[in-house]
Amino acid sequence: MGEVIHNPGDSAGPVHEAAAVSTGSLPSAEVVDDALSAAYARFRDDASGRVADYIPALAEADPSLFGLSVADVHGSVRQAGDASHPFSIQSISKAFVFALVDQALGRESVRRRVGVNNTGLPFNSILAIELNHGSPMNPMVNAGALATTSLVPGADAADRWDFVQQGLSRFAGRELKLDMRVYTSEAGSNQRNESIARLLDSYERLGWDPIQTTDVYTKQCSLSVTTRDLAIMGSTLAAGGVNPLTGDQVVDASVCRDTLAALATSGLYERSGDWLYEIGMPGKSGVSGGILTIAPGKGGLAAFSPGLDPAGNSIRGQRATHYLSGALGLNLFASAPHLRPEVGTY
Ligand SMILES: NC(=O)CC[C@H](N)C(=O)O
Repeated sequence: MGEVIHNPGDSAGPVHEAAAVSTGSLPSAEVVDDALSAAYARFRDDASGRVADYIPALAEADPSLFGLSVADVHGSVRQAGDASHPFSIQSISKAFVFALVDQALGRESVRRRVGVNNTGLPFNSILAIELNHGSPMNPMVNAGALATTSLVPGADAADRWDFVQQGLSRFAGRELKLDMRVYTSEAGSNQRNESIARLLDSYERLGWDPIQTTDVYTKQCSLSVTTRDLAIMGSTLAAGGVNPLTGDQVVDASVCRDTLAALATSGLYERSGDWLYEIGMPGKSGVSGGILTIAPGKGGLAAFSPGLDPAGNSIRGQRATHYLSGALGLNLFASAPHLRPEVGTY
């Protein structure tokens, strides 16, 4: 399936035209494999960007690592490169904690307390809170993620952490473990997140103690995943909350809809508009170099490469996802196949 089209100026070979644009599923495993191999080959030597250095453990990351995984809503997972290399999930956890809290508290309550609009400012901005009179604005920046984590149900810190760890593990279909090295490193250099939490608390925007909230948030960011895990977590959101490997209904379909909408507005921080314009799907990045993208009803795409742009998004991850979005015909706004996105803008 899929007519092979040569993209003008495409030095790395053909791009498969969007065979699946009008259908409800990803293209065949063979087409996905070809697209993954082509994306991997095209960007294998592109170690652009800088690794995050404000968290000491992340500064040691190897910028040559590059992994890609695609999981469909039926449990098929295809991959290329370092797809089994573990890394800390970082901000990608925000999407899933938001989903769990949205499920537990209800969409209007979370929307009122956290918000769903972009700040236009960096993910760890304190100015954004002040400019918005204490509103954390959206669940995908640190302020909104801290506010969301402060709403996690539980009698004490252990209960709340258990809720988060078990919930994210259900999305992945296996038990996700804490990377203690990353957790200890971030917990020891966490003044900014603690300040954000205290500032939100001063505006009565937190549902729990600011320092304990920051600790659970830091743990959620330190869960160890691979691109394979992320792709499955994404495919669970794509499949209306049912994990395609385990059959577990982790959250309701309406919660997935809410989560994908929040990702579309803010998943790549102040670059979310550029992302949606180019890739045309909701996505979420993290400073360890992961990017997860969701094709609603179809599946999840995950990329990992530690070199970041100034907003904290993996550069090679964005480029590879852009390529895959075009090659697999996943842009939600490209209703006509000939509107295949140009490859190479990123
Ligand atoms: N953008 C990110 O991935 C940031 C997550 C990181 N744990 C932080 O709070 O700074």
